Amino acid sequence: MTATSQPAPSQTVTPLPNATILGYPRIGRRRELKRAIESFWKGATDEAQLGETARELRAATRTRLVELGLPATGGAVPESFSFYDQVLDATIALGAIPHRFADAVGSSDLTATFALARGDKDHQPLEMTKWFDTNYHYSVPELDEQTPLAANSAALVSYLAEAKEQGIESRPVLVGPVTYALLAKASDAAGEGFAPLDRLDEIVAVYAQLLADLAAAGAAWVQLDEPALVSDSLSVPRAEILALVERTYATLGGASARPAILLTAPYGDSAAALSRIAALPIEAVQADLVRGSLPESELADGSLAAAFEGTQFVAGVVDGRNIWRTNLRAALATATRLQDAGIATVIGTSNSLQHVPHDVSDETKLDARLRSWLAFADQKVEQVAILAKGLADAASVEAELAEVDAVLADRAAAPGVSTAAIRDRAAAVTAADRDRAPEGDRRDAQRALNIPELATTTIGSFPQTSEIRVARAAFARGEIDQAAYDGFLRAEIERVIRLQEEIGLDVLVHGEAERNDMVQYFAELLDGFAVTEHGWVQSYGTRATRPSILWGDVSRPAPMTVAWSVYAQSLTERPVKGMLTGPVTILAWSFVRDDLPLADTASQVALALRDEINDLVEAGIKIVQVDEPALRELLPLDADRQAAYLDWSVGAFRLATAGAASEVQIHTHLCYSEFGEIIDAVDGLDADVTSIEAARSRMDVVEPLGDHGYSRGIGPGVYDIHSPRVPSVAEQTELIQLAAARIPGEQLWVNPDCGLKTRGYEETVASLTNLVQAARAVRGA
Ligand code: MET
Ligand SMILES: [Zn+2]
Repeated sequence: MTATSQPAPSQTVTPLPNATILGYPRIGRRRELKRAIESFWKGATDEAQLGETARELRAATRTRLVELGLPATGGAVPESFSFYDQVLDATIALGAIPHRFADAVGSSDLTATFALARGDKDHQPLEMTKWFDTNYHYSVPELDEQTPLAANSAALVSYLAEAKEQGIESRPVLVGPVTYALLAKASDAAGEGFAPLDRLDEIVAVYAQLLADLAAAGAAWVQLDEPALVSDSLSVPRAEILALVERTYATLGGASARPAILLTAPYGDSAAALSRIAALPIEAVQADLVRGSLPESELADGSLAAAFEGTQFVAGVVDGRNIWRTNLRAALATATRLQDAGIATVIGTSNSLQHVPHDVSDETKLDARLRSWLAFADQKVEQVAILAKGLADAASVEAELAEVDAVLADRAAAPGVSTAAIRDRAAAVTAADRDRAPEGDRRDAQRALNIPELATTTIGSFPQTSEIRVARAAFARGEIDQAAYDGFLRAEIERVIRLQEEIGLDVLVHGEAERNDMVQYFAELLDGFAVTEHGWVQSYGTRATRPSILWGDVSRPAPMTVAWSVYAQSLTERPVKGMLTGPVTILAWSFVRDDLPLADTASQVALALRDEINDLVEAGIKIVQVDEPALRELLPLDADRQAAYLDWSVGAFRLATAGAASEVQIHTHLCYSEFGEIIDAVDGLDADVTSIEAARSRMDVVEPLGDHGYSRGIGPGVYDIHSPRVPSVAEQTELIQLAAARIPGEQLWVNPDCGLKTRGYEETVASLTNLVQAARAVRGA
């Protein structure tokens, strides 16, 4: 041990075994936790029953992880269970219950968790937002000067005790204090100028208490996740975040009674900070070596090894964000290089496996060859175990390495993975293919559409009723045939068209009843994608999505949406928007290939969409909307990588849409309101009309757009679709007026924040009726 790296004073450090993962899916192989929680919410089961199901899930996870090859002792098995969200769990562990919830949290951690997560008629729930550059959403902590802070280690301690009973020494996991404080927002009760970071020292003191409780309960290790270390998108510059981490872990490391600390930096590149993190007085540091890199020169000159003296390095070489089998030979080479440099190396994952489904062997309907290329969470754990064995004795895993070599070679050569015609077409794309006619020419050409000022429209989907879900399920099970299902969908489209006409909307939609999901629908119709049966990944709370697997070159064997749009247009004189999901969003919400740059895949998807738009237009559709709600989500955390991303993502959208002649009106839809960072990109999309979420932020988006001199159509949402609440005419009128103060009437559109698929019909009709009246009121004024 060097002077800077000291063991926890009260105990000797047991080194972390040489294989670990950062976390594991907690929803259950068959989404058992979702069902258990939802039945508890309905009152069909009680807290004890839910607690029992959760306990069984945790036990099964630990057993499974040991079966798959993680050592049972020494803290290799993480305790990453959560009833709802890990950031919310930290809020509970810190006792940081906002005052506004004081009368709502009930008597247990569980009731408090659900009260904060879901709210009730008198309490708005905690805000939810995306976790770093993932599609996982966490509950945003709310802090002010008065928010209580007091250690509550009950859950952490009880999970540890459960594990012990199974004969497993597990490792409690917590979001780290710096990341917690940076992800928190100031509550409405906070004084002017308050920032949650102002309370970091108090937060750190509570963490010190939590660590003391864990040490007393016999924890050998604790994992503190600090992904803030890799992000340039937080309120504080990265250099300052590093300084905060140093200060924080100097304190925690110096605490008198604590478990050994594993500090993790998942989701991005911590190379530039690694030596400084490694020199902290803690016992292990993790880096994401899939998204991130190693500081090569420091590795070469020995300074990295010096910084790691007395500290273990968890090398995150197995990708926790994707579903491909790891190139074991390459991963082992990286880990071996570290070990040979004298660094005590542990094999780990790049991040928690919460972002991948449980087990490939459940996918019995998937093409066997494709399946052989895949690794879900369970397979990733096995890979970690193999690599750990290889790190001790490379020859002992040669057979496993050779098997993966063969699998990768098979994948590279398989039909569909690389298709010459698709590659040639993408290679022949020129800059001109991404450019439409000048905006003024388009505006003139589109006058023929006769769209009024303050035109009213919706974002695309109408309520997905239980009838729609029942019909879809019956069709999937073969209980009704294609003709019957199509007939059902046509009737649904007709109903939605008539309804919009009655409400008085100007530009109509077909309602998207045929779509189970805005990405999967296209993935099922495009070549190059596969869909899974059980590949659920938690998106937030009890909600999960089933990302499609993009495995090969993408092309469009046949039109995907034309028949539905044409049918809808045939029913009405008013324009009906064709409705597509954009290339970036299709990639963001799928598992993408790791053998082709994302930019190239995006071009392939864009070309398929370009052909679809062409077919829509030929069939008489005059307005096409290409949704890109994930444009902001994929923005790299690393500032150095952002320009390149914006370049290819905007380029893909333009490639998809620029084949449309001037008289075709291209719309896009974005649903987030913090878009200051990407406003140039939004402008660069060059869409004729952009609808954007704005109601919850009370039109915050309008100001930057006004300042930016944005000159095309813009529809800031005036109806927050996230709850059943019906916004009044007055309320929507006020929002339209707020926008109209900054944006000329001929540019302004009136629409909801997002699609209506999660809403019921009653509130939808009332809200849209008010929306149309509000637009008329402002037009008349
Ligand atoms: C998440 S954005 C959703 C856009 C889609 N057109 C819908 O209305 O549902
Ligand atoms: Zn949306």
